Parts: sequence; structure tokens; C-alpha cells
Amino acid sequence: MSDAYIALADGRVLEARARSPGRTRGELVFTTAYTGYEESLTDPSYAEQILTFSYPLIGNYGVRSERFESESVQPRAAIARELTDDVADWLAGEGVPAVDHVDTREIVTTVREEGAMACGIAAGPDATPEDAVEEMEACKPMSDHVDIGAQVSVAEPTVHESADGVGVDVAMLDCGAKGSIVSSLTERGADVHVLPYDATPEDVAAIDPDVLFVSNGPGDPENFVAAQEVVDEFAGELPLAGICLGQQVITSALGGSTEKMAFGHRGVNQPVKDLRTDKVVMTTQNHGYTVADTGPLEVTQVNVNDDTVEGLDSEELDVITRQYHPEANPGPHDSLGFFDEVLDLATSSRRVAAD
Ligand SMILES: NC(=O)CC[C@H](N)C(=O)O
Repeated sequence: MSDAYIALADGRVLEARARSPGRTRGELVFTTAYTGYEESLTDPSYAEQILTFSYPLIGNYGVRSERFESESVQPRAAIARELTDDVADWLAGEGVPAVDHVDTREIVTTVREEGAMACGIAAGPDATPEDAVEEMEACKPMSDHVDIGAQVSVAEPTVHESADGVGVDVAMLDCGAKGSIVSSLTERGADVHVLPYDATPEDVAAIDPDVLFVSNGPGDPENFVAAQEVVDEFAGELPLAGICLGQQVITSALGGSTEKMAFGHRGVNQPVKDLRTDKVVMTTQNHGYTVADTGPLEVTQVNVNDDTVEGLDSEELDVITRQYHPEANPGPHDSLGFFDEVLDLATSSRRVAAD
């Protein structure tokens, strides 16, 4: 007998097995990643979403906190064909509902055909289909989470110093930053000054940084109004860099725009072509919005599957951004050189300014 229910916005209720009890709701999305489940489940960009794994077995190499991207589990719930006890116990300990023994192919096909949608879950001995439907009906569209940054950002500025400093100071607007983005910069010798998502231009100026970096983050990039204002203030004055939501926020701030995709890109084998070299690399991705109008920025990289914007640069404004995740663990690491380019931008523009 089923003890878990998944209610979809199209009216269907799927039966499942409760692996971590509770009731919740969120935007239903899927990832095709077959590895990196600890990283995905702690990626702040999944806030307010219910994450379905299309790979059938999740948890086969345990759970280790060294691999976490943040301190807590970020999606509101997890769905898989089969979750190991390691993952189920971890999620239960964190109070995050999880279900398995469900046909995840049906969920993936539905999301591919109908788009990311409202979803409700009820799991546990007393769960009913009506509970799941009630949750689904209370689910808000992602763009209605106007202050989602507050859920995932640091509350106070935090400095991550590099062991082998090269004298580069990065001011990072933390819109829900993954730990690997910070460590990819400190490993290359940068000191990273992490600021709350709603930091002011004065907060950034006080650091006197060599580059302003906008992190990844959850939800609709147009809701990150304060970050857009900071970018607008420093455009042309400081080099700008960003990943995922960071690319979207920088583009909007400079006069471009973003739009919601039908179901987004979430996985570890998204092919990206660099238009300058014609080289294609494999990338990890997790986004549901995309750049629609690039404003003053030049498209340097595109997705081979659907031509969406993957990389933007501006020599004039000293901007370099990526829609995908060069830092992703466990990988692929084909595009890690992005962080070297960010540091080059920070140091070369400083030299020019000093001349
Ligand atoms: N990983 C991210 O930064 C995601 C950005 C944004 N929330 C999107 O879904 O497109």
C-alpha cells in the first residue's frame, strides 16, 4: 500500500513510497545527473523546488558533508526511482520529505511536455492524496518568491582568505552561492569577500575590490533588484563576473533581459560551444531561466542543443559571465579555466587603471 502521494498541477496524483515523511510543495523540476546528488541536494539554487532525479538509483556512494555545497538541504523535497538508506536517512534527519518507488520517467516526460509545474507531496503513514493536492494548490509560481535571496544568502559579510594570496580581492554578491564557487576562487589565490544579496554599492566600495562577482542563486533573476542596482553602479568601473543567476542579473542590470524556460537545463552533460574557438565542452547546469536580450554584451558561448546563451563577454566593460557551472563537482571540469579568466580580468584591469 502506498504511503506517499505526489500531486501534479495537471491534476494527476502519483503514488509513491515515503522515505522521509512530511508535507511540502514546490516547483517540480528534474535533473539528469547520475552523480553529484549530495552537491545537487545542497545547491541553494534549488530553493522552493522539488527535485526529481531521472537517474534510477540515488545514494550509491553514501553521504559525506565534505561534498556539500551549503550547510543545508535546499530543495523542498526529493523524488527518485530508488533512494538508498544513506540518502533517505540524511533527508529525514534534515526534515526534508523524500519519496521513491515511483515511475520517474513519467514525471520527467510530463515536465518535458508541460514545463516545470506546481507540485505537492504528502509522505508518511497518515498521508492522503488530498493532502498532496492541498499542498500543490498552495504552491506559488517561482517569480512570486520575491525575496527568495533572503532564504539563501549570508546574513553578514564573510571573508574567505586564500592560503596563497595573489593580492586579488573579489567582492561576491551572495545570491545563494555554492561553496565550490568560493573555493574555486580562493584556490587560485583570491580573497573572497562574500556580501549579502541585498548589499549596497557602499558595502562594495568599502572592500575596494578588483572584481565584482555575482553568484548563482534560486528563483527569478528579476527579483534580485538590489544586486542589479549594485551591478549598474559599478559597470564600467570594475570588472564584472557571474555564474548562472549571476549572468542573468548582470545582463538585466546592463539593459538586457531574461525569460523563463519551459523546463530548463539540469544535468552534467550539457554541451556548450565556444563561438570563438568552435570548441565544444561538457558542462554541469541547473537553471530554469535564460538570457533573452543580451544588451551590450557579446554572446561567446551557446548551448549546442537549443542555442541558448551560455557565455557573455564584453571587452569594453570588462565583463565575463557563464550560464553553466564551471566549478561543478564532481564535474565535468572542462571549463574550470573560467576562474583563471576572472582573475586575469581582475589583475589586468587593475594594471590598466594604475598606468
Ligand atoms: N543555478 C542558478 O544560479 C539558477 C539561476 C536561476 N534561478 C534559474 O533558475 O535560472
